Amino acid sequence: MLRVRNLSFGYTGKPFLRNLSFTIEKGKNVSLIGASGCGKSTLLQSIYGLHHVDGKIFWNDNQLLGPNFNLVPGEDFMKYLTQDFDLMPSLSVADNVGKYLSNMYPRKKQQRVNELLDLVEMREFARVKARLLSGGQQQRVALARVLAKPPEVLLLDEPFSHIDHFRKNKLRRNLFSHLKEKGITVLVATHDSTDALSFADHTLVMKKGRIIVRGKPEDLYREPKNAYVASLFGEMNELPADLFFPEENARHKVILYPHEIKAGDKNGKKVVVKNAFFKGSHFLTEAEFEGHSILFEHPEKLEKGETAFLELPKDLLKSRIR
Ligand SMILES: Nc1ncnc2c1ncn2[C@@H]1O[C@H](COP(=O)(O)OP(=O)(O)OP(=O)(O)O)[C@@H](O)[C@H]1O
Repeated sequence: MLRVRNLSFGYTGKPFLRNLSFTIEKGKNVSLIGASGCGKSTLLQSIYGLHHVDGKIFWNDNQLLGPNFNLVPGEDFMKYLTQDFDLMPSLSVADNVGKYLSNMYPRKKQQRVNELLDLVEMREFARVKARLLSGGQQQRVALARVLAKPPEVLLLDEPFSHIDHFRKNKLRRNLFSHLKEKGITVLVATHDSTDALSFADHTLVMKKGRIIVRGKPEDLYREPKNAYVASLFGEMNELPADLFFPEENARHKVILYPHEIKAGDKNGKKVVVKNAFFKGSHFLTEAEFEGHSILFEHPEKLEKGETAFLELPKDLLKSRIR
């Protein structure tokens, strides 16, 4: 179990990470989401032991003592994959992955390297020098490398940020299944809502150096605490509550995801289309609704200026007032 207690840290005299506490059970996958600059990387670095922090961090019953006590930063049982991959440019892909594996049993080492290269679909590049790889390929090698000697705790900072969509989905499924199977405890900082929604057991939402909400991803998505949380999961509408409930305070907002609004008949709310964006299975459609912009999903392309009628989710509206 990884326990973080009252962790604070600042690059200047003033703390930026403020009083963070959370626990991750062994083998669980926790995602850390939040707007750019909210402190996700700084938190991972702090846990890894790169900063002099206030507060305490424990792995099981052992307190991690950080850079004051460790000449070489980091802990043996923990790996940290940074956003800059940290590969040796002049070494081959295979040598980068096998760098920290023992040379005592060369065949075993070779087997392990191949297994990891298969996992990240980089076997065919085994002999290529790291400096000749694209950003996405380097990121896949870096992922294989942090797994070479399986860590107990893995800290991942935007692990798929350079990898194209086509490959990312399969790689992500394979990687997170592999980590679950091996019982590796994972904390992954991400901008990508799929990482947070589909693979995490638990999600921590950060804003300006604090954890503002935590919970199961499905709960955070279905009952977003505020517009900031909802926006981390994708497009959303934030509409004045008095549009729907005249007795409501005009400062209160209703949060709705575009897919929750359906095209209806003439009894629905009348809107005028401003734009339509093709999304494969539907068009994300932007329209003018009583002086506000509203986003909804529509199966067909509606033209600019066209009138449409929307059916708003009556049962949801009240519960989404914030
Ligand atoms: N080495 C540093 N020295 C001073 N300030 C820093 C340093 N690294 C980060 N910061 C600042 O700390 C804050 C948090 O940065 P951090 O990289 O942790 O955010 P993040 O949530 O990981 O962002 P992103 O999602 O863009 O990677 C930012 O305001 C950033 O400018």
